[in-house]
Amino acid sequence: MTSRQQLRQHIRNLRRSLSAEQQQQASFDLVQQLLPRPEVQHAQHIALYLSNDGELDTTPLINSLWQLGKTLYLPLLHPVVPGYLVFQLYSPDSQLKPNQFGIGEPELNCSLLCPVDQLDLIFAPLVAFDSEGQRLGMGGGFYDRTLSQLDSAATKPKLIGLAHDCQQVESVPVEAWDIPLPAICTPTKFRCFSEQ
Ligand SMILES: Nc1nc2c(c(=O)[nH]1)N(C=O)[C@@H](CNc1ccc(C(=O)N[C@@H](CCC(=O)O)C(=O)O)cc1)CN2
Ligand SMILES: Nc1ncnc2c1ncn2[C@@H]1O[C@H](COP(=O)(O)OP(=O)(O)OP(=O)(O)O)[C@@H](O)[C@H]1O
Repeated sequence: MTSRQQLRQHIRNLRRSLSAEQQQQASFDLVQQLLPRPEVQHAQHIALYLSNDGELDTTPLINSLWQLGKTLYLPLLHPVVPGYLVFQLYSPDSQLKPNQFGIGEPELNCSLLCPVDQLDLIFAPLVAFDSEGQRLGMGGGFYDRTLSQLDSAATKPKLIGLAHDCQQVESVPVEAWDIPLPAICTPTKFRCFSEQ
């Protein structure tokens, strides 16, 4: 096993071992951290994800953002190009079905897709992060590939990684394709790593 795989397994075990109470507290604290942020207040079209594998539960965040009138999108594994994601409208009445990883997805409807460069904000899942905003994901490269399509000079979408505090590590072993996150929010702290 490489050090990336070992780190991934270790942190996945840590977050899966959080109790239901810890998970619930974390998911509410996250909303308190995020809602006052200008990046969130000013965004209308926001992509996020349905939590899986001990990830910080995004349900309270989703409900708060809907209440604020935000338009939300979920990632779908790209139907044609393997390894990439597309983002489709997510509303309270969306019908979901599990994808190949068992994560709920709306059924593909091309008229409801939002091109990634039209999103104002993407909340990205991650397994481990470090004090420089380097990110290790589940190992599919889905977010790295999808975000690599963006023009680095573009002002949107803004990116914010979401994680439990226990997912912070000393240093993530970086690969050439890894895209660092300019900001990461945990239940206790909003961390900015670069201007965006
Ligand atoms: N909640 C959530 N949704 C997401 C992601 C994520 O990290 N979190 N993704 C972020 O990119 C994409 C899915 N990536 C994933 C990659 C691997 C596994 C996974 O469970 N892998 C299994 C092996 C599965 C297999 O071999 O078929 C494992 O490692 O146990 C899950 C999601 C899109 N949606
Ligand atoms: N921009 C890219 N273009 C082509 N291949 C890529 C790109 N980014 C990542 N990959 C490939 O995807 C595989 C998985 O990458 P990596 O381990 O960094 O995923 P990850 O960041 O953990 O996952 P994810 O982004 O889905 O959360 C690697 O084999 C890598 O070669």
